[in-house]
Amino acid sequence: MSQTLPGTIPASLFEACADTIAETARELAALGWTPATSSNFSMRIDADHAAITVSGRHKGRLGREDIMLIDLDGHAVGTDARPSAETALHTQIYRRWPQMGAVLHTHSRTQSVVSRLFAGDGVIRLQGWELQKAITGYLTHESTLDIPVFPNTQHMPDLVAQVDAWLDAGKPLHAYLIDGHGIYTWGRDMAEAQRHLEALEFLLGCELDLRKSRAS
Ligand SMILES: CSCCC(=O)C(=O)COP(=O)(O)O
Ligand SMILES: [Zn+2]
Repeated sequence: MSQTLPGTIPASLFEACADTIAETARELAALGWTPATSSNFSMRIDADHAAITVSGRHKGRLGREDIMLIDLDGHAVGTDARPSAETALHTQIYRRWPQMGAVLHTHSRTQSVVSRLFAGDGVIRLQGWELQKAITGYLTHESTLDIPVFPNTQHMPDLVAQVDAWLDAGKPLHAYLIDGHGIYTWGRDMAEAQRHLEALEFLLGCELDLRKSRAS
């Protein structure tokens, strides 16, 4: 796959983002959170563009050629490659929050199981966990961190609409689960997005363990 860049985007910037995405993806794959070509990752390039994983690639073995440029309408720019099937969920974040610089989506076992357990409630309420403070803006374990669980669908506009409805209701959003599918979270840069993802994986695992121990 060849990637031609608009004159306004330096090759060095695109390559640095592609390398960051590939390195992060390798780390997440090594944790077992991206099985069987699942998951997708992106970084903002500028106000109108992002770099995103090409659809269907194994996320533990990404190189620069597996990352492509899109505009924030989700169209490929300067390449015939097909962007992630879930591109609309990435561009939604970049369009709604100009300060956001990276979006991560993974399919860990914990994320998948917890999403099914809490799908009926539509939300997982996290409270009392010290690690909530790893989420930007959460200063104490006493705060409440709600992670919505949206029904899964192959129709991306429906997922986008569910996220819009949550936000338009004025509810804070740092991450969401999709039932039986996985998690989306983001940050101002890749380091912040990765910190959010790691904290949420831990917190969801704790909720799962609590649920199991209460049931036994
Ligand atoms: C085999 S996983 C099904 C698609 C999916 O949920 C995913 O995260 C990966 O899709 P992509 O098009 O980004 O490779
Ligand atoms: Zn997915």
